[in-house]
Amino acid sequence: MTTASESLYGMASAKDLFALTKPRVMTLVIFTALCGLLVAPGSIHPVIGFTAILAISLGAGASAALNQWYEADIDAVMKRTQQRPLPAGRMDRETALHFGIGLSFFSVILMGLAVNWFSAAFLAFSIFFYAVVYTIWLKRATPQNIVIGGAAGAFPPAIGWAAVTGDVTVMPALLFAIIFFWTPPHFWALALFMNSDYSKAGVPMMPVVAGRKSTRKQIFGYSLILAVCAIAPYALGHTGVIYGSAAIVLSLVFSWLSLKVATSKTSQPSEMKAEKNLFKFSIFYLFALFAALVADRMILA
Ligand code: HEM
Ligand SMILES: CC(C)=CCC/C(C)=C/CC/C(C)=C/COP(=O)(O)OP(=O)(O)O
Repeated sequence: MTTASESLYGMASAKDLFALTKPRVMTLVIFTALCGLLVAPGSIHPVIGFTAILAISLGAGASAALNQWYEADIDAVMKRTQQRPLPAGRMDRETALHFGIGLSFFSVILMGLAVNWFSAAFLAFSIFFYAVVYTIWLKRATPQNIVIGGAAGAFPPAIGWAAVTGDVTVMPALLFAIIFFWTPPHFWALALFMNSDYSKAGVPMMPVVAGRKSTRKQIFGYSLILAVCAIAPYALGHTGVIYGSAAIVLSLVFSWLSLKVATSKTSQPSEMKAEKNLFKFSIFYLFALFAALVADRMILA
């Protein structure tokens, strides 16, 4: 007899299917999509807007399930990921694959039928980008994996925008650029203090291939490009002073923390305070920047 927490998928529990969607990481993905939707010009019926965000959430979760279907072998080697449903043996790969494909189709069709087919196609492309371009093609092949593949995580605000307008203009392109250039410092800071995990799994992440010194310099370089992209919406007159001041202050702190990483020389993960601080701040940075964007639009509009 199946219990309430067991799902349609054999013995996989609802809790593990939920875990397969990487819910903690996806909160920020969904939040940036919501912000894109809220600052887009024009209006959207609240029920349609809610459905668009639901579809993006389901699509993001589906792509995460497909990611874990493909990389169960890597996840089994790394300490951080060993307790995920597949490597821990609580779910079989076929279940994860069926769940990921089923949910992908459902999310895209929901978006198409309830919102518009442009944002549905965009969502489908993002799922493909994370599950196939990043996970299958790039992750094991090149240390530029997260630079190129990271684009998948940068699409959601533009999808939220397209749900309202049916197109993509300069502003959503800038929001894309912000997350695109934010991803390398976000991830490489973490990869520096998790280096041994990735090298053990044979994943060619930047610190594994290019070394710590080069990765630290690149983090600082990307943080400067990020600052330019983050301030651009204000500098180009697309936002008001609320967003502009938040972007300047947050980017100054981000660059300062990146500089600390760039000048750090330690090789001991336990001593990598600068890297840990930058990783933690990276998450706050994106939340705060996008929240400021919405506040700016709501208060100054
Ligand atoms: C290819 C690009 C990216 C890579 C490789 C990456 C990798 C990671 C990793 C390995 C973690 C550690 C915690 C975990 O495994 O759950 C993490 C945490 C996190 N990432 Fe990313 N990330 C990427 C892009 C993004 C994007 C685009 C967002 C959101 C816009 C994001 C949001 C977060 C958040 C919120 C956390 C903290 C989760 C928690 O508190 O457990 N990441 N990221
Ligand atoms: C709408 C839509 C499809 C959005 C997708 C959003 C997206 C691409 C998020 C990526 C964030 C993420 C979980 C990266 C983990 O990388 P990893 O899988 O290499 O990390 P791991 O080492 O923890 O497995």
